[in-house]
Amino acid sequence: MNILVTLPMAEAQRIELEQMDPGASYHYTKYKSVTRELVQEANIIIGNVPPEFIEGSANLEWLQLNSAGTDGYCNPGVLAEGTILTNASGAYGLSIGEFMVGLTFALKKNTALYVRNQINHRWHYESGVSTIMGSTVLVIGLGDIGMEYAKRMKALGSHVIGVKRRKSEKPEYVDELYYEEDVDRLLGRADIVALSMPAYDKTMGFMSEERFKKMKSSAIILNVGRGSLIDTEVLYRALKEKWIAGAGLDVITPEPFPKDHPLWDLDNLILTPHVSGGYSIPETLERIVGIALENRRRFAVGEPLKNRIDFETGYRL
Ligand SMILES: NC(=O)C1=CN([C@@H]2O[C@H](COP(=O)(O)OP(=O)(O)OC[C@H]3O[C@@H](n4cnc5c(N)ncnc54)[C@H](O)[C@@H]3O)[C@@H](O)[C@H]2O)C=CC1
Ligand SMILES: O=C(O)C(=O)CO
Repeated sequence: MNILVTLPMAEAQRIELEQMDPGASYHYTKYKSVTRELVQEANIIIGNVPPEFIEGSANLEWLQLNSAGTDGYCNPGVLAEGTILTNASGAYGLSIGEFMVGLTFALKKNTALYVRNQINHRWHYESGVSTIMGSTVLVIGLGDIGMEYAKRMKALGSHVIGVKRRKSEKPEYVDELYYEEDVDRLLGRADIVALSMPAYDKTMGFMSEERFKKMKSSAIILNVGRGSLIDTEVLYRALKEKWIAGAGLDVITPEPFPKDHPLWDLDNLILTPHVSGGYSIPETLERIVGIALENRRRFAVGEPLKNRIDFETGYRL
């Protein structure tokens, strides 16, 4: 059994991993140093590897991603039929939920704008400040990340509307729960729209021009899911022409974002370089490794794995 590990693990965690199958061969490397040969030899991979290196593998039984996002791995021909794909959803909600609250305040209280003014030594009162308490928050993608944001916004006194793909009971921290087919009639009610759902064929360009135009002109949008959820050129017009009041994006298409794009210069945009949940955050990394080790234990004893993804559709099983 060849096990390739690209997820950074402390010594004690490596020992725990290896004790589950002392007879296996373990290869630890960084994502950037992975080779096609290493991927093709592996029976189990723990951590992300370039999806194109997986194509044609005859050995891979299980891929445990360190990311929650599965884009690239669900493309046709990447994983062979019967391969198990699991992700690290559940690890990121804490760090990203907090980050989103930060973006919300920076936009709703104009603090990001004041920082820009400070850099330019500009003493100027900005209009458009509103309270978080009493605002309506629409969380599209009420999974691990969306739920952590929703809980915090509820605690701050917002009216929280959650949107999911699959029917379930309404959790106590949301005031209203709906499903993907309801989005169009909900957008106009929200002061804050938060996108925290996965990227797959169906969610590509989710925020179209038509949908932006359904939002209030005083509303803001946050995106921590993937850049492909929003059409970047439409977003530029939405912000420039003030169809909406502002945007806070931790993800954008393309990444890295071209230096000369006019979006950078908009006052009503906060753009961060996909940092809200990275595994340089110790609490997040600890959770990712915890999920991987628990799944390795389950795999070893033949129990169903957590976070299985149907790579034909990109949906969580
Ligand atoms: N910015 C960053 O650093 C990170 C970004 N992400 C992104 O966030 C996404 C979500 O991560 P988790 O919360 O861990 O996943 P999750 O699987 O726990 O939650 C996803 C939620 O989206 C909902 N959903 C799926 N399709 C939908 C649709 N068409 N309309 C409305 N809701 C829909 C699902 O029902 C589920 O509630 C990931 O797929 C990834 O793309 C994840 C981690 C870090
Ligand atoms: O887990 C993910 O999907 C990420 O984007 C990590 O930054």
